[in-house]
Amino acid sequence: MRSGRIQSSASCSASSSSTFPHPPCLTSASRHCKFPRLLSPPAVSLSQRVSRNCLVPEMTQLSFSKQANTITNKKHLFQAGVGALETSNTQAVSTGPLIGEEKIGVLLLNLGGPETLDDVQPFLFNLFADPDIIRLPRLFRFLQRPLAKFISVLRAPKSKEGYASIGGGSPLRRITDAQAEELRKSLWEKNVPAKVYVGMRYWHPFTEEAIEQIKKDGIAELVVLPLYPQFSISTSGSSLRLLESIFRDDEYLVNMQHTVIPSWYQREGYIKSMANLIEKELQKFDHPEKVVIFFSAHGVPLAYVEEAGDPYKAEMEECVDLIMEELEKRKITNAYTLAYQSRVGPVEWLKPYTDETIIDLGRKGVKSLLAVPISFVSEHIETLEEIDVEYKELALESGIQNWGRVPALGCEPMFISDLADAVIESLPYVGAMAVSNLEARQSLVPLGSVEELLATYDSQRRELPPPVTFWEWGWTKSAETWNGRAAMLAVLVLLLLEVTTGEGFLHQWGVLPLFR
Ligand SMILES: C=CC1=C(C)c2cc3[nH]c(cc4nc(cc5[nH]c(cc1n2)c(C)c5CCC(=O)O)C(CCC(=O)O)=C4C)c(C)c3C=C
Ligand SMILES: [Fe+2]
Repeated sequence: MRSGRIQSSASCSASSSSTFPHPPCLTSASRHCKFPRLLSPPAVSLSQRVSRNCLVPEMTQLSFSKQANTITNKKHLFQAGVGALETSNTQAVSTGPLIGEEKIGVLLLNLGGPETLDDVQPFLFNLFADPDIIRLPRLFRFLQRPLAKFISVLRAPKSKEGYASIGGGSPLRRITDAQAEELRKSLWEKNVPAKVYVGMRYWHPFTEEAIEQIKKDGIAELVVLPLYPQFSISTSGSSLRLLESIFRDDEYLVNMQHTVIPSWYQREGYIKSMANLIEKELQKFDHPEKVVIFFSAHGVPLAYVEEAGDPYKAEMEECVDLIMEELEKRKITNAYTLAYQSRVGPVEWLKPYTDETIIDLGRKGVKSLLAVPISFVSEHIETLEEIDVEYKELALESGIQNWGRVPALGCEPMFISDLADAVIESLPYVGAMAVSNLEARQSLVPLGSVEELLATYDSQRRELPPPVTFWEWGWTKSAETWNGRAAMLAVLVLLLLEVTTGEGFLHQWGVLPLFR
């Protein structure tokens, strides 16, 4: 554990992290090795990557020999990429964009957000209809959509209030479009003439729309880049699962070469950009050295991590450690802590919770706090409303006198340039991996590995909570589970009836005139 880390009552254990560059996407080396074809390019040279990356040996040989072919065959196309790889990203040749034979596309995946208040309920419906967000036991999957309808209608008024307070809609589309444009420019400046597309999971422009455009534009090589620094089943995982289902049955997409960068929190450019923002905000305090740096990440239900093997928490902790290491190099050794915000629903989420931690810090006499949103790279409702309004108010009530907040990265030039480098570093892999994929003709994102990745994160697709499949008499876990399921089914059936008929106990109690 790092020295400055504040142990709040429910503090999480920090994984000890080493120096840059980090191994690719997954935090546990052994876990990473299960996914030889997955790629999260570290900010290192090609030769460094060969030795550091824990690709299985045969796979390493295969990838790199094919990669060499690809580079030879399409020298002009990869020239900049190779330059960047061999010189540790220090070169950006500015001889003007090189037009390649193959059309390169970059697909940015993001969550999406309602653009008007009328969009809020249908947006929430899309979110809750996603089995990666509300994970029903297999037996009850048929209730996913009615349940999504029910919860979205119930939650819409509260969400609408939030979106109304930040100007009547989510800024996510505008910011993501701007990031896409900046990334495109950065790629062209680095001699990689790529088109950049935005595919949102729950609102426009939907991933399906982006894919249609990619096909219309005749893209032949695609890099898929989720705009979440850390991987979670509920975010990047969900988007990749959707993508995989779109790819599976489409002849064009089957033949399109592509690769996925599943997470990139360990990239030097990202870490340094975050450290820059923190350093800048600290200067705004009268006594910067006394400020506690408060990393606030979006939470996920605890079961995602504990039951389904979501690497999100481990990646988040490592990410925070890397940022603090970078700050330490700059002689910034403030105390810091990490907590999780935005929990929804009755289940237990990752702890410590942001609100409880703020109260705790106030009680411990902390007077200055700098909030750092860490799980997302654009401003959104949870930074603009939850942090800036709710948590700030809570902090001031809890005895914290000086409050600051680090802005989201948005279009920070160093960050965008680093994303461009990540894309460039992954280009040689696009063709290399696609070949095996075409042979397999099965799971295609990335090239047969996403299903594998997701399945393992799901722990062989176990449901949450883990199923109890046999009956035992008495006060047993099995009996509890089945009683619970029966009760849940009964409630869901009642709710379903209520949603479809417009009559029922919630209407009688006046809870649900919302359905009309
Ligand atoms: C890394 C980021 C995110 C994780 C992990 C995540 C998990 C997650 N979210 C919900 C439920 C909701 N999320 C909502 C909005 C929302 N979520 C994220 C990011 C992550 N979610 C963002 C960036 C946004 C905001 C989009 C915007 O419009 O600005 C919402 C809607 C807003 C609200 O009503 O609070 C819900 C609901 C769950 C259940 C979950 C994990 C299972
Ligand atoms: Fe969310």
